[in-house]
Amino acid sequence: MSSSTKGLEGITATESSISSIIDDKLTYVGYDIDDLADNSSFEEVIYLLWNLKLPNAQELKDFKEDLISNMDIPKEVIDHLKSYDLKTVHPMAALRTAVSMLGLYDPESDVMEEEANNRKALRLQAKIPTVVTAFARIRKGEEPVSPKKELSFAANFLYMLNGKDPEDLEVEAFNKALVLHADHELNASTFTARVCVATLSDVYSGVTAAIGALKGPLHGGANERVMKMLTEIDSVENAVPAIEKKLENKEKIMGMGHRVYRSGDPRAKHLKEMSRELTKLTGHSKYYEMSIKIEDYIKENKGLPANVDFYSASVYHSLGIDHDLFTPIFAVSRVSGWLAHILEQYSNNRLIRPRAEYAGPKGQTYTPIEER
Ligand SMILES: CC(=O)SCCNC(=O)CCNC(=O)[C@H](O)C(C)(C)COP(=O)(O)OP(=O)(O)OC[C@H]1O[C@@H](n2cnc3c(N)ncnc32)[C@H](O)[C@@H]1OP(=O)(O)O
Ligand SMILES: O=C([O-])CC(=O)C(=O)O
Repeated sequence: MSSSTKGLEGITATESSISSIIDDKLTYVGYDIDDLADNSSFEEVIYLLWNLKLPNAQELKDFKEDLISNMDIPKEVIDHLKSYDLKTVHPMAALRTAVSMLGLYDPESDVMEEEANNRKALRLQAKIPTVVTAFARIRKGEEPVSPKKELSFAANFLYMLNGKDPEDLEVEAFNKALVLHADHELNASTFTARVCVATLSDVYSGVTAAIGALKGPLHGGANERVMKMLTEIDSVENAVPAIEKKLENKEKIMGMGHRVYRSGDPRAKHLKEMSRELTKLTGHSKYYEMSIKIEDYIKENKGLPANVDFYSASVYHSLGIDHDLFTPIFAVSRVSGWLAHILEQYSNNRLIRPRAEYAGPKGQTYTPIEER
């Protein structure tokens, strides 16, 4: 019998002071996610994750200014985004490539001193929203828009995406979504980032690797697929029959289930409430109603809770965001957590190298190619 643990379930692979999930409660640096979701700005949360303390007013002001002043991206990266086949390239693939490319234009890319790594973290956090929104505009035939100094991080994202000042309600919802997605202990993309930089590779490599891991449908890629599912189901009456059919076909229901949470994902209730309000306001209530039916059915029949990706789909849809930008938006937020973990990994590093239990053939005799 195998002594390995499939998917490393239940294995504690590192110590971390950044976020915790204990008894289905999520905290960032000991602050309950509910408090942060209701009260904090995303900038405060980034500061918290990187400094392990909340900023005072002056620290927050300076940090916001630092972020905004680093948002511009090199013209070469914009030109590269323009060179893609805009009909077929997924924005997550464009983001993965652009982040790797940003490293080519950062003279400190391979400088491994702590201060240089902190500066690179700030640049990456600031530039990722610019990459995502620039790509979204370029593929619609529009020019990228530069950030506005007076806007918050959340407002600037929506401004750079749509080219007009967002409504307060939109900013509030988007800020909350960013706060809720910022960090999540040793999820797959964060683990990927830590494994990568534990070889003492650079920050850009760590974030590029993490984007690749987030892209998959079992992780961050689920939010786009939730919306695809809701769009295909199309009506509240069809929700349960469609889900029954999917389960019969052994399909996984996107946005449902979690490796760690058993009773429920504490982030989902915030997104659920936002989905209720925003879908009502924008005339998309059917997506909320369908989501409720699906959540209840899966909970009752499979005992699985909704995860963070489930209601974020109808929230972003209500904000008028293209469905294939949902996962890049996850990255816009989660890069804060990746960077916190990368910096933590550097500060107390050891190569991450587990073992595999060999399950292949043994004692084979090599035969020359002409005899095979
Ligand atoms: C931000 C995030 O990454 S949150 C997660 C986003 N991903 C998704 O929403 C994709 C859908 N969900 C899933 O695939 C899984 O629940 C995961 C990947 C999140 C967790 O996976 P694991 O802990 O490895 O659980 P695993 O996939 O082994 O599932 C255990 C059992 O529950 C079932 N199950 C788990 N999730 C689902 C689901 N969403 N729909 C239907 N059945 C499911 C599995 O089929 C399996 O059943 P079995 O024991 O009869 O074979
Ligand atoms: O922790 C996980 O496995 C997935 C998740 O919810 C996240 O990354 O936010």
